Amino acid sequence: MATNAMYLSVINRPLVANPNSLRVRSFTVRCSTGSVSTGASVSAPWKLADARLVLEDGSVWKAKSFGASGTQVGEVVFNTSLTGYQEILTDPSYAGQFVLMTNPHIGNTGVNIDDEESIKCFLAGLIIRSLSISTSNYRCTESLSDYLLKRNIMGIYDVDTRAITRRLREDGSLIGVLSTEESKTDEELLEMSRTWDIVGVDLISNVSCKQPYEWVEKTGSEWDFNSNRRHEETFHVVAYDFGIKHNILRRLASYGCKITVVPSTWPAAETLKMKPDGVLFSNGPGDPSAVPYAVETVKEIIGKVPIFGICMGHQLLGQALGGKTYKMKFGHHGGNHPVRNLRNGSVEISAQNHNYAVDPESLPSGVEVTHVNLNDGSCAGLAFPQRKLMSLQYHPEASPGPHDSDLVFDHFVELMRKEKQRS
Ligand SMILES: NC(=O)CC[C@H](N)C(=O)O
Repeated sequence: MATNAMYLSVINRPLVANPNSLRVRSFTVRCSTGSVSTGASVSAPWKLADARLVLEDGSVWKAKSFGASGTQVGEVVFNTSLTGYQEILTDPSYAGQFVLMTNPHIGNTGVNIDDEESIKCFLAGLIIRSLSISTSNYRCTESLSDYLLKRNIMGIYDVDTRAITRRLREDGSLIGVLSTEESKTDEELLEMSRTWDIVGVDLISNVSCKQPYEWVEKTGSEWDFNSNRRHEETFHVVAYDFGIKHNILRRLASYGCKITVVPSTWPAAETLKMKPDGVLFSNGPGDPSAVPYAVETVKEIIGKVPIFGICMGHQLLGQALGGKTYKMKFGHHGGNHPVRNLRNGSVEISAQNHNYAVDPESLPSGVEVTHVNLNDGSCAGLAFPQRKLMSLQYHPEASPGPHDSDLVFDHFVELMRKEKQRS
């Protein structure tokens, strides 16, 4: 208990104008040539602050850099997951965003070759309190720092992530600029943050695949907790890649689907020509109202085959049905969001990552809100049985996150089975 209290008081330390000047004065380095007190002019054996995060509200946060160096702009969001930083780093839905992890200790399990959710890191950068000095995991193949460096992604640590999170909760998501370049002034970085925006920008085109491909990999048997729910039949699913996470594909494959992944611009007519049993509209980054071409595609497919939308896919479905999306104050990012299934009253703890939501008031009659987020009452799921569609605002595939919602993939398979029997 005493240890916890001490720790909290350390991470709650108020920002000082120049934390390094205080910190170096209070330390003495013992080296072979004797004892020297450190100062800005003496090279210290520990890393000094060498990065700045400048937020659009004018605040400047000194930090230490790891991974790539340079200058990068993005929207800062906080993620409350305790684990799964590698899946978060490779979730394409974070394109254009800095992810601040509220869990203070990151990097302790390193990274491994199996936990990738896409082919690269699309996010703008990683913001953490404390970078683990060692890695300990039997699956680890690389340290987090080396991994980010190779992928040219900036990271900062030793920054007061709790204070930044509280600011984001009060003011909403903020644009920030992260820089290791001393030649750039705070004012220049502030100007960059104030002239950049994420709203109204199509971020999907940069993260989607360029050509269709088949996906066959299932969840590894040691990780598959619902392996008893297997089907004799195989269903062909066309999955629109708006930034699709691999675990969505693995879960669909594990539930017996044969999957063709297609780019975000793939024409609806080509999809329908393939005569799929179902279509999945995936998760993806950015503003759902900035991709009208994708909404048109969804509109052309609605009602023709069973549809499942996840996150961005859910938001596009909402728009295609005539509804509107809006930007939330700071969104939902984490593995601990309670959601109520309004059909059966059950509560799922879910993995979430979104800054936008569908306004249920804007939806036409016949569309059913099936799930609500219990933290703020926002719409978390839709269904329109006459038009054979269902969608979730959150991530049933988890990765990272709890598996409470996994059976929704089974419900999608059932939707396809019923349709197949009917036709
Ligand atoms: N995970 C996602 O698909 C994110 C959806 C959308 N980009 C949002 O931020 O709301």
